[in-house]
Amino acid sequence: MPGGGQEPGSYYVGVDVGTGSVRAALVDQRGVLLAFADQPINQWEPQFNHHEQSSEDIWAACGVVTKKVVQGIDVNRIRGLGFDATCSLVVLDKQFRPLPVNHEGDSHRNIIMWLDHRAVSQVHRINETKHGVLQYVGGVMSVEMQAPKLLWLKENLRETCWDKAGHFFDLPDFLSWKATGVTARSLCSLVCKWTYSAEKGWDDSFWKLIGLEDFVADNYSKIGNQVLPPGASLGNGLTPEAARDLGLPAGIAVAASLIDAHAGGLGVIGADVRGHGLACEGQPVTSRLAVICGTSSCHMGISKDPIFVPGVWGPYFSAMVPGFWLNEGGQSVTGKLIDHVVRGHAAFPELQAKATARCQSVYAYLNSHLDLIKKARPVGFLTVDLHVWPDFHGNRSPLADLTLKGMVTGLKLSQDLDDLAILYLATVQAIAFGTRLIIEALEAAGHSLSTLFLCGGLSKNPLFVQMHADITGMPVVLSQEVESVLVGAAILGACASGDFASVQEHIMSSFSVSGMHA
Ligand SMILES: Nc1ncnc2c1ncn2[C@@H]1O[C@H](COP(=O)(O)OP(=O)(O)O)[C@@H](O)[C@H]1O
Ligand SMILES: O=C(CO)[C@H](O)[C@H](O)COP(=O)(O)O
Repeated sequence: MPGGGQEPGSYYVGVDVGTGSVRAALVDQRGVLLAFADQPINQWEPQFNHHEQSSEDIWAACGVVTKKVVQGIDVNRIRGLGFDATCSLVVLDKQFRPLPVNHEGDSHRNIIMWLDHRAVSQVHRINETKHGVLQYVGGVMSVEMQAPKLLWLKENLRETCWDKAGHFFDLPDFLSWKATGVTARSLCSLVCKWTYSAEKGWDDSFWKLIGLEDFVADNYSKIGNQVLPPGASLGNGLTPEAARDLGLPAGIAVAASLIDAHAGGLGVIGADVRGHGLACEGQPVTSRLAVICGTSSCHMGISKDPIFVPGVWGPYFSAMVPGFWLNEGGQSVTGKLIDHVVRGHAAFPELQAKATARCQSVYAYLNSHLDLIKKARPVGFLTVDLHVWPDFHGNRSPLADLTLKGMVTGLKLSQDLDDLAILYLATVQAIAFGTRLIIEALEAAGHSLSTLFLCGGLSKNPLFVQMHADITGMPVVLSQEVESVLVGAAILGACASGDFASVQEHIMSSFSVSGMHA
């Protein structure tokens, strides 16, 4: 985080709530990550396609990781705190207590996760309205967005949840409320997942048309009628109670949040690439596509003017980089798909035992196993007879069809470790082809892209990165700081502290690159 008039020796804390774990980082004013901690979080799947979490669990995990990263440092040098999180729906009652989002009435499980597909009938009806707001989500609303989930709650849990609800938060906004007591929402979450327009605000006619006129009647108090740009300072900063929970000083600045993919995008899209001979050096930042690859992959492209891309979310104004429009392509399951395919294979126990014996992750083991069996040919040729269609959880972009399913063609009777390694390779390749399809859709609509900037857990997998370079034909840049999503969250804290003028100031300076695959 170079530049700015910050105090010498200032620290910022970033908290990233992913699907599977909560991570925190302590970052200095140069954007260098000084300490990192992570903590897994619980998920429940009470029935197929219902995915739930607990806001109390998540907040407790935030406390575990923030306390770890500030151990042994002078906490008075911490100037700001920023959160990012998955775009899951948190439900609280009028006294801010958790409400159940399930038929069992378990109020501990008060989050409908982003990848939950329970609201299929609701999203079909919403899409049938052809309302104008749908133009800003690629023409088709995703079942993973908040409006269909809210409608599901109204239609299915009227007494136990809907009638008692006082607050519906996107998870990033829940975290900033919990830290400060301020219920203002981030422009990022409301624009990207709730149909809010940065220019026109809420559209009453949409909510009335889909049967959620309740929100209009109370002036959107339950879903947010105060909206702030990401990085804006909230209220009086960290409350004494939250400070105790997190082990941080009361009163430090807390920022309006970002969705996790957007924090990752912010963390990488401004990387300093000088001296690497990349096509994007000297080209506008709009030639870069940030791809945040974790449980899902999110493809973030920005533009000066709005670009409407069929099947790709957006265009969203100022939702990631202030002053720029954002198009967000995505694949709902990528890391989750690879884990699913590998763990479900008959040879997985053998793989696990062999990887453990070598003190390697199963993916490092599989990558070296592929090198072993490929012989003289490039690794990609191992899959000439085996192909995967990766839409096991529907297609988010650019086909925007939640009914699509996965496929594998070319299966044989053998199920040994070679077969597992080749199936894993075919899955990674299929995901990379999915990215290529998204890039083609973005370019057909007017984006001009030259370089991919990858971050997230999957960017630690060299095979995943190389296949993206080979299959898209674009150079792939990795940031020197592998935890770029957390750096994005810390940037928010730095902005909220007032040490830096704007989020834009950071991203247009920031970080150097470490790896390139071409
Ligand atoms: N070193 C690694 N090698 C290969 N895959 C990895 C590695 N680290 C994480 N992953 C994969 O990345 C995915 C999780 O990424 P992460 O960014 O932690 O997800 P989330 O933010 O959704 O919780 C998982 O599928 C995991 O298997
Ligand atoms: O919809 C998204 C961003 O708009 C993400 O897919 C969702 O937030 C989950 O992220 P992750 O895969 O990093 O856990």
